[in-house]
Amino acid sequence: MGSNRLYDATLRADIPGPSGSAHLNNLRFWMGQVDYSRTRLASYGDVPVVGVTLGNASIVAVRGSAVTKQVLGDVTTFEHLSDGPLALPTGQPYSTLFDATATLNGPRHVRSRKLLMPIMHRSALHSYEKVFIRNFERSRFARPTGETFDLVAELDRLTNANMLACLIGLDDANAELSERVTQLLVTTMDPRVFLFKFGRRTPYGRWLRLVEDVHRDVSALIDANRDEEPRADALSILCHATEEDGRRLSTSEIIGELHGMLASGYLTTSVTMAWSLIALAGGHAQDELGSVIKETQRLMPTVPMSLPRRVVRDVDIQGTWIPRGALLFLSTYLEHRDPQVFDRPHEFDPSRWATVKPTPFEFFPYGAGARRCLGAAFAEMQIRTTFELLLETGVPELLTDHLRHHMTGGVVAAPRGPVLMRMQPLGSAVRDSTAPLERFWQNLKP
Ligand code: HEM
Repeated sequence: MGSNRLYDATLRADIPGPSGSAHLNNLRFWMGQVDYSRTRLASYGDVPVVGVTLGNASIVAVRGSAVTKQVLGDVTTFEHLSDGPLALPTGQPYSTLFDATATLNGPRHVRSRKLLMPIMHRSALHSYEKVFIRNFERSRFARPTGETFDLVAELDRLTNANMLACLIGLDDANAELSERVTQLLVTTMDPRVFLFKFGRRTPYGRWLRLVEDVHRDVSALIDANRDEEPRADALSILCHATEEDGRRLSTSEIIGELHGMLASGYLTTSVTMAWSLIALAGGHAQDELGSVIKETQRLMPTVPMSLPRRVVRDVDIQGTWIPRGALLFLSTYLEHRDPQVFDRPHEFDPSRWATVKPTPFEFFPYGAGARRCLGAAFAEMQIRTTFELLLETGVPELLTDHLRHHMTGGVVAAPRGPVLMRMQPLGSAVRDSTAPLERFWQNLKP
C-alpha cells in the first residue's frame, strides 16, 4: 500500500513545513532525526501535523499526546511498512526472511504476535536471565581492574552474545554461524548495500549471498531442533509451538521471526544500555537504577522518531486532513520533553520518577498500543540484570568528556564511540563527570 517514492507531488495537504526543494528537505529529515526534531520540528510549536515539505503530505511528522494516542491506537489506519529497500527477490527459499511481526499488518500481524508470546513468557525470561549473568561474568564489566575500554563496543559484544544465545541458542560452539548472523545484521543497516541493487560483486550482491547462507544454516538448525527435546531458547520454543488448530510454524516463518527479533532488539538494547551506562558512570551510580534508565530513555529515546507509519485511508488528525499514502512519524524525542508532563523537561533528573506518572502516550520509549515493542520485558530484564551485577562488582568511571550522538541503522540514536570508561574496585573514589554530562544534555535542547 502507498507509494515507495519519498516525494509524491499529488499528496497535497494544507500543512505547514519548510519550502524549497523537497529532495533537500527529505535529505535533512533522513540525515539526523534527533537534529531534525530539535532544530526544525520544534520551531512549529504545538502544530499537530508538519510536512517535511510545505503543503505536501509525502512525509509528515505529528505532535502531541492526543495525536500520539490516535496514531498508536489505530493500527488499521496507520500501518507499519511492509515494503521499502529491504524487499528481497521473490521465488527464492530466503524470499520471506523479512516477513515478521514488525513488518506484517492486519490479521497476519495479530497471529504472529500471538505466536511469539511464549518466547516472552515468565518462565522463558527466567532462563534468559541465566544467560545474561553468564555473559556478564565474561565481560570487562565484571573485572574492576582499572583497565580502560570503550563501553559502546563492550556493550555491543555483550548484547550480541545475549541475543544469539537467547534467541537462536548459539554459543562459542557455533562461532562461525554467530559471526555470519552478526555480519548480516550489521550489513543490513549499511545504506551502501541498497544504493545499487544489482550484480554479484557489489555490496548488494555480497549481502544477498549472506542472506542466502544465513537462511540455509539457520533452516538446518531449525529442522534439527524439531526432533530434539525442547530447550529454553526462542528457536526451540518456536519449533515446538502449535497454533489452536494444531498447526506448527513453518521453517520460513520461524526464521523470519528470529531475524525480525534480532534486527529489532540487538542494536536498540545495546544502545539503550550505552546511554544508561554513560549516566551511571558519569555520576548517577548512587541514584535509583530504574529511574536512571527511564530518565535516560526519556531524554535520549534510542528510537527518537517512531518507526514510519503508512496512512492507508484518508484521515483527520486534529482538524488537519491527511491523504491516504502519506508516510507519518511521531517525534518520541519531542514528546518526551513536553513541559506539560515533565517539569524542567531538558534537565536530567532521575528523582522526577518518584512522582511523575506519564500516560503510555506521553512516555513511550518502546512504542505503545497493539504494536508496542514485543521484546520490552526481555530488554528490561537484560538491562537491569547487567547493571545490577555491574554495580555490585565495582564502580564505573566515565573517562570521555566530549559526548556526541549519531544516527545508525536509520532509526537508532547511538553514542558516537569510543566512549571510554573503567571499572574501579568497590569503594573507590572516581572522577565526577556531571558537568560534561550536563553539557551534553543541554546541547540536545530544542
Ligand atoms: C531497549 C531496547 C529496545 C527498544 C528501545 C525497543 C523499541 C521498540 C520500538 C520503539 C518499537 C516500535 C513500536 C511501534 O512501532 O509502535 C519496537 C518494536 C518491536 N520490538 Fe523492540 N525495542 C527494544 C528491544 C527489543 C528486543 C530485545 C526485541 C526482541 C527480543 C524486540 C522486538 C520487537 C518487535 C518484534 C517489534 C515489533 C512489534 C510489532 O510491530 O508488533 N525489541 N521496539
